[in-house]
Amino acid sequence: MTTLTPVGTSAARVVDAFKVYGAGDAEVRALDGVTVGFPAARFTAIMGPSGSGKSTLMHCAAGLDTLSSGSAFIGTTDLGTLGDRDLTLLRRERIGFVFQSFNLVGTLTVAENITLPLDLAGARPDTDWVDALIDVVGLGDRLLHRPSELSGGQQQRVAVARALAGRPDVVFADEPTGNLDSRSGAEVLNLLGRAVHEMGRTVVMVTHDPVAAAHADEVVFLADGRLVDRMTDPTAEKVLDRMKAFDGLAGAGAGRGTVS
Ligand SMILES: Nc1ncnc2c1ncn2[C@@H]1O[C@H](COP(=O)(O)OP(=O)(O)OP(=O)(O)O)[C@@H](O)[C@H]1O
Repeated sequence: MTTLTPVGTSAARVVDAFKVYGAGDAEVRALDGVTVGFPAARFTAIMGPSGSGKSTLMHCAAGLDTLSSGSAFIGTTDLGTLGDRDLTLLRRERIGFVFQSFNLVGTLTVAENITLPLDLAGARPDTDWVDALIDVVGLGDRLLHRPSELSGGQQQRVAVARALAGRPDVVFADEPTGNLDSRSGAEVLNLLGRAVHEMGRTVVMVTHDPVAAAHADEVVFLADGRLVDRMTDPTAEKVLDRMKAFDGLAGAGAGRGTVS
């Protein structure tokens, strides 16, 4: 079980990150020199136009994919120095994941799904913490149900509890509300916000939705594989306006400046 990264430091960061797919005429620079830190005990959203590199950034920061050059850190651990086995252990023990498609195990109960990462790691669940999580996600009366017996919003709440069960240093969420109606989406976002503000966790979320991004403490904006802006205390209106500016500049060299 890991401890919290101190407030004020980056729970995760990438430095001078490049990710290149293909070669020659087919070369795509999905990340084109990104340096960004995701502060501990904060909720950060990653936004940007389609194809701007959001998922690539998240996957590389989380050790699900490797950079072409540059470095990715979880706390002070440089992911580039880890072999496959250590990377798998780091992902299992120090990172939580929430995906758009919930990714629960259909044959397991809600309770078993929540403690699955701990069981896989051979770790004994901290029952006080898991009980508190179950309380926060509001599924105490569904613990023996299977995922197929739950609504989409309930399933995603289970996925959030599962991501938090091992007290990871950082939770990466990829479009966690993409398959939910606005009310269920708001519940999941409130949950992620509570994990940060009441439980001291760190959340990094990729989203297309300005309303979702407004739940974050800070939004970082990508365009053409570069970090082009950051916004603290976002509102849906401010985020939407910023995104509209990308649309207005599309094809006119949008996002070629770098902010880090
Ligand atoms: N495996 C791959 N092979 C080739 N190109 C890829 C691959 N994965 C991503 N890309 C390209 O890299 C760029 C960034 O993709 P990425 O999925 O990170 O963007 P995104 O901002 O998450 O997009 P979206 O909002 O549409 O999900 C895009 O041009 C994409 O086509």
